[in-house]
Amino acid sequence: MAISLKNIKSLVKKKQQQNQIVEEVKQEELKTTLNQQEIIQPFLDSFSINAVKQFDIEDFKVKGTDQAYYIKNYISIESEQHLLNCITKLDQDRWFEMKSGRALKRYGGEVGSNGLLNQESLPSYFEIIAQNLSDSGIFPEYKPNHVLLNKYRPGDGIFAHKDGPSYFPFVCILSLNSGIILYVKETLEGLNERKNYRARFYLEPRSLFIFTQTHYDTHFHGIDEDLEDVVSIKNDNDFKVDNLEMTDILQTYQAGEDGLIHIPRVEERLSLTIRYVPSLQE
Ligand SMILES: O=C(O)CCC(=O)C(=O)O
Ligand SMILES: [Fe+2]
Repeated sequence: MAISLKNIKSLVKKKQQQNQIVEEVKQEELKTTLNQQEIIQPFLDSFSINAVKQFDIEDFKVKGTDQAYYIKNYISIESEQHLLNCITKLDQDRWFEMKSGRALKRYGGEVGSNGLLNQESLPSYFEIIAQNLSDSGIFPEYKPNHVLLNKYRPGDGIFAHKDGPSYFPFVCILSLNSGIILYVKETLEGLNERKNYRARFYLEPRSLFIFTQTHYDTHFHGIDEDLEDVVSIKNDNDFKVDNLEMTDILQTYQAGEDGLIHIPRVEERLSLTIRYVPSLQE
């Protein structure tokens, strides 16, 4: 069939329109990337300057245990603000709402019994933290390759659980924006009773909490769904907090006559659970 000049002209025009659309999409993507970099770069700069380059993890052991470590102010206030900016502005479509009210975003890939599936690299604002954890001597042997971002509104919590066998048994939790108590229990019996804790740790914003060994392999950890955290200044009851002296609680709050401090959960808390998932070949 002969193609008329008119048809050719119309085909050329159509092709030009298509090219123009492709070009516009490319420009839009470039703009998005540039905008993203504008959000990310202040965190990368601030973290590079302020991050501690070398840690002797033994200095941060929580008294009476060799299974938990607490590094207050692992990141600076400035870095925290820039990181929160990345977290709240980027990857909005990744939030996954849990039934308990907690929301989460997952980075690094899906965790399968044989390692990571659909592995993806961490965004640069998490990768720089993973790199620091490895370089500074905090994270043993490996560089973390997986991050779970949890968002807790006041009243949210996380049911007692074990992180399971797919992860290397060494967990770093970076807390942002607000503090909370993470508890450890030996069994799931009487779970809803606010007692029989094996340990309780107050995780302040900007702190890095680490747990490993029996706390990881055998015990359960969780966060009570509550509108406040109760801390005892005495050591002999269910409200004691194992890392109390490593925190600013005593300088910030006044205990009542019963020796208890009630810390209201007012702000949203964000936490990064930073771990390493070994692959099948290892
Ligand atoms: O948010 C936290 O501090 C704990 C999170 C946690 O246990 C987890 O992601 O497995
Ligand atoms: Fe966990």
